[in-house]
Amino acid sequence: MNKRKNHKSKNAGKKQHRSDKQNRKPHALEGHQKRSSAKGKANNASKHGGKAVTAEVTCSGLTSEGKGIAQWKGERLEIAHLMPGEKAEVLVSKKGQFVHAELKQVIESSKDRVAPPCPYYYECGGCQLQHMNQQAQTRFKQETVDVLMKPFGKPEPIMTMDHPYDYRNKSHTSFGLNQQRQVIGGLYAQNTHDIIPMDRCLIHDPKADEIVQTIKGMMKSFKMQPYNEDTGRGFLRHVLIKVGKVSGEIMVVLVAASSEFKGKNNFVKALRQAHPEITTILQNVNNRKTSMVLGEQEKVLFGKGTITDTLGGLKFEISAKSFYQINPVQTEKLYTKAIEMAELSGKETVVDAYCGIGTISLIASQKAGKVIGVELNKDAVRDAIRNSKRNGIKNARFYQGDAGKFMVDMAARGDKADVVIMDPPRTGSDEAFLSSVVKLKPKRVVYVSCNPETQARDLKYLVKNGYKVDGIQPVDMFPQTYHVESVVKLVRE
Ligand SMILES: C[S@@+](CC[C@H](N)C(=O)[O-])C[C@H]1O[C@@H](n2cnc3c(N)ncnc32)[C@H](O)[C@@H]1O
Repeated sequence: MNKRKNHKSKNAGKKQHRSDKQNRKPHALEGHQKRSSAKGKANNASKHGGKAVTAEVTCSGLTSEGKGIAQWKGERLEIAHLMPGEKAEVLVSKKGQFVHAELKQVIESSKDRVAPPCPYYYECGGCQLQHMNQQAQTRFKQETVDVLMKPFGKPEPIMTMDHPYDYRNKSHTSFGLNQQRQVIGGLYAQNTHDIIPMDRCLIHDPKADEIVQTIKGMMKSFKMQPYNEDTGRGFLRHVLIKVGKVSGEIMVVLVAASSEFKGKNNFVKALRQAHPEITTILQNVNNRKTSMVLGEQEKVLFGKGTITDTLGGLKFEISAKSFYQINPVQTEKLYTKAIEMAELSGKETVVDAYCGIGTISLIASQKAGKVIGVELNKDAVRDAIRNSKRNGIKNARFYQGDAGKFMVDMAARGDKADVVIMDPPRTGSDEAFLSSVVKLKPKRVVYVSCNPETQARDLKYLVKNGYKVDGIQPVDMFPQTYHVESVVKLVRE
């Protein structure tokens, strides 16, 4: 812990963070210029109502979202960017029952505090842990999983990533106009639709960000207006880019507010000329008032409309709307562990629930008797069927539908499953699914999750109903953010 004199902020509300090195060379928001967003930003403390008061607090721990916990006048405060053991001044505002606290300045900083490498870090909110060094991030994630999994056993050490940047194979960028009516593109500031103009996100694939910069420049020359959510005018809402990290294939999806795309051919030609590495370009039409990025309608403007990538030694075709794990380096480790936990001998019937484009199903099918994949998203199911053909796999079948209903029907028919692999969305599974697993009595369940909180809830149900946890492996799939993946093996007692 570094002690320093209380250094008062000139601008209340601006965060000032100091670490070991920073103590020797004090600076506020080092490398963080204040940027004007599309709609302008209000001070968060006053935005949350009530008059903001300054309080001095000591951080006692972290929430599961990586925020510092501190007590103040009997209230529990949750303060973004504050670390355990740190003493700090915070701005506290109260509205009814709701208390909001924002870091004003760190008075005594943790030895694990670092200057965040991203210049947009404090505005963006997409990453929450860049002010911690890698060891502290790893420790935080390990402890998060250890605490949640305590009733079930001791998790293995988390699998970390050697280069915890540039990993995202998918990125979305939104567009708007600044006060000078120039086109800006970037990510939304935390909890808002204010665009932070940015040219690089350190966890995105660098090539994807380069392409976005080109598109931003082309919007001016093609007189393409960004969509304005308030007026409903304008054309380009977002750009979604998917990169096949192994294949090098790149998909660019121009999400437009209307299906009419003036100058489409010239735009596509110019974009391809600037980036010959792009293998497919699509126009997605989203004309609804929604915060969802993609609309229903899709037109292929160039290429085959999908990209192909390699994972676990197999080739996978990926559509714009299908789920594909965003960190392929860590996904290899996650899948290897999941397949090891499934203990396949070559004879088993495996259900891969919430199977996406069939990645786990097809990798597992090489070691199983047969695999049944079920998935809600119809594009993903179409990809999964294509993927089984492309890889010459004959013992995998894919079904489109709700996994819970599918399992209820399987249990009602008295079907057999030796192993169930499940990888639900962040909300976890549901009782229809879990109760059917219990009825189907698979010998093993392998539960992959990107949200150990809902995973722990679902494990409780399975453990109460005849299963025992026999292995827990956390994986750092989302470095720099508070998110953590975990895979758990359950065996029937
Ligand atoms: C975390 S992803 C996992 C996908 C796949 N296992 C993988 O590793 O790529 C969760 C998947 O569940 C699908 N999904 C969401 N709700 C579902 C439901 N009720 N029934 C079946 N699939 C669902 C989503 O479309 C998504 O593809």
